[in-house]
Amino acid sequence: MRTEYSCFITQRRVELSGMAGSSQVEKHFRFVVVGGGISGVTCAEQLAFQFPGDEVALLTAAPLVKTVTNLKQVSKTLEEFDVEEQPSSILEEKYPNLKVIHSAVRVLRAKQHVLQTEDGHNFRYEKLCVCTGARPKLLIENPHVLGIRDTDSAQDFQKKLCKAKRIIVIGNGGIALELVYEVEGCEVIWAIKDKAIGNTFFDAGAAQFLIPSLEVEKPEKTLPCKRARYTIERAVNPKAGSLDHGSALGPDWHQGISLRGAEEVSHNVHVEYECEIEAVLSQHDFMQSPLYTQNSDLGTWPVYAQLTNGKVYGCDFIVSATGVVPNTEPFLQGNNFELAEDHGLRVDEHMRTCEPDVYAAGDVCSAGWEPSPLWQQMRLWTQARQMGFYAARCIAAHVLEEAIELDFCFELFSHITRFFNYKVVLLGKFNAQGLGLDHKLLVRCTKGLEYVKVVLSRGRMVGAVLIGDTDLEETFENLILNQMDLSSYGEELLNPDIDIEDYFD
Ligand SMILES: Cc1cc2nc3c(=O)[nH]c(=O)nc-3n(C[C@H](O)[C@H](O)[C@H](O)COP(=O)(O)OP(=O)(O)OC[C@H]3O[C@@H](n4cnc5c(N)ncnc54)[C@H](O)[C@@H]3O)c2cc1C
Ligand SMILES: NC(=O)C1=CN([C@@H]2O[C@H](COP(=O)(O)OP(=O)(O)OC[C@H]3O[C@@H](n4cnc5c(N)ncnc54)[C@H](OP(=O)(O)O)[C@@H]3O)[C@@H](O)[C@H]2O)C=CC1
Repeated sequence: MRTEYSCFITQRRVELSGMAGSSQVEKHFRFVVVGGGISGVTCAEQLAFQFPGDEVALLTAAPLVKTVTNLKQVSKTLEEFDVEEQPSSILEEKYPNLKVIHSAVRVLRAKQHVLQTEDGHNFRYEKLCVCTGARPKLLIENPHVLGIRDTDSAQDFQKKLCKAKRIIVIGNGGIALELVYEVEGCEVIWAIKDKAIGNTFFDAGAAQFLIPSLEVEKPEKTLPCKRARYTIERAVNPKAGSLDHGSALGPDWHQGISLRGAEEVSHNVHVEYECEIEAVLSQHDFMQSPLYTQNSDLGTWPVYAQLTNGKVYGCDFIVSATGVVPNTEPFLQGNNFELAEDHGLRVDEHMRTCEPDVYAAGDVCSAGWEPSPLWQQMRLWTQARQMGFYAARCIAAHVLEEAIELDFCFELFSHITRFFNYKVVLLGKFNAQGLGLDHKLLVRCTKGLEYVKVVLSRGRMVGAVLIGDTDLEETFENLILNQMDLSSYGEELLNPDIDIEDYFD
């Protein structure tokens, strides 16, 4: 480690052109990380660990920080971990050189290597990592349309749900899949653009396997949920972060809260396929519109949604589970960041943005490197942790003038989660993404038990979807990573009478 950067925090008066209240106390940290979610905390922890003689600042708008615990490597690339929302003091006790500052960043002057927070402090850094996550991409700004992102929005949702008789869920990804299954005691109209449910994770076959779960009573929870719950009360400093700045929820977020509506029913989900929202109307506007004369029998609801298939539904409120948009806002103005198509800060294979000494990780960034043929970015908890960790390693390598190669975790996409009470493992090009017609699918399905899909390209396995307790993840991961020619096995590959694990050992 070079010594000329030994630990220092200086306080002095500086003039920063263009910053409000230009004469401010400046604090100097060698490393600054912005964002107290999984990516930011992982990055800050790793930097604090690697540079014990230097001060690391973690600036965050949220009152609590998220830490990863019980990290378990399930296989070479699959990992599971618990996440705890904790007061920052726990992090500071663990890493005495890590200082958590609860204030949102308002301005960045990348050329000057200076940040300004909402409470008027300026921070000078040598290396900065932006980990500000993303926010819900709401269909429309409307008091009756909710997004779910953090503990505050989840709490707001829960408060409204307990009085609701009918809600409309828009979107066909992770949040929608979780909600339609978890919500009870309330009718759910689920409006999706596609022909099948769960388009971001599944194909039509897997959707068909899953859909009967919506038609039966929800089973009692079979798995004790060991993951940490999200704290609802505001700890530490309630004024520290504005409410729209919380960290994203993640696995099992719904386990700690009751998702029950006002009615005495289990599931009551009606799916409207291949449609979008045409218009959202308040009760008053609906009554005044020509739609009312055609739909006067709909009853009285706080809000009405007109779908593109011509149907109109009244409901208590609408959930817009329509993806996320990266939180790049305070960093763009006056700087030269390059944004990707999805509006994320584009980073290279060393997690560097195009502003010098500014790195980014997690939901806020978009991988700008040529990806491995078996990996794609998805805004997921695991990738946030991996990127935060790797960004810290890159920062360290650059400071120490060492070489660093792209981390192995970016070789193969892998994700473990649960949908509809089934374990779900996704590997590689699980939906044949980008393969065009150049692929073949093998499927094995036992109703109510398991769904196994393998994607083969030129005889090699390039992706898999495993739903249920298939126990195949490790073997398939190996087959995907070693790219063995499997042409000669044909459909035998999924023959349930062959112990495939033994076979390829
Ligand atoms: C309901 C829900 C369920 C999910 N379920 C899963 C799941 O089951 N599995 C999975 O893999 N992923 C899941 N995800 C996705 C996962 O939670 C995210 O991909 C991950 O948490 C992103 O982490 P992050 O650190 O990049 O961002 P975040 O967790 O969003 O953290 C961003 C941080 O930046 C701070 N911040 C923002 N702006 C500023 C600013 N200007 N100044 C200072 N600080 C700022 C925020 O306060 C926050 O602390 C889910 C997401 C949601 C919303
Ligand atoms: N268990 C897990 O792994 C979970 C992961 N998450 C993650 O959290 C993040 C947020 O989740 P979520 O909001 O569900 O995002 P997702 O990206 O998972 O899904 C968004 C969905 O909304 C659809 N959509 C987008 N715009 C519109 C529109 N205007 N009208 C109708 N539908 C639209 C998308 O369709 P299209 O793709 O065609 O644009 C897609 O089906 C994601 O990164 C997700 O991966 C969330 C919950 C659980």
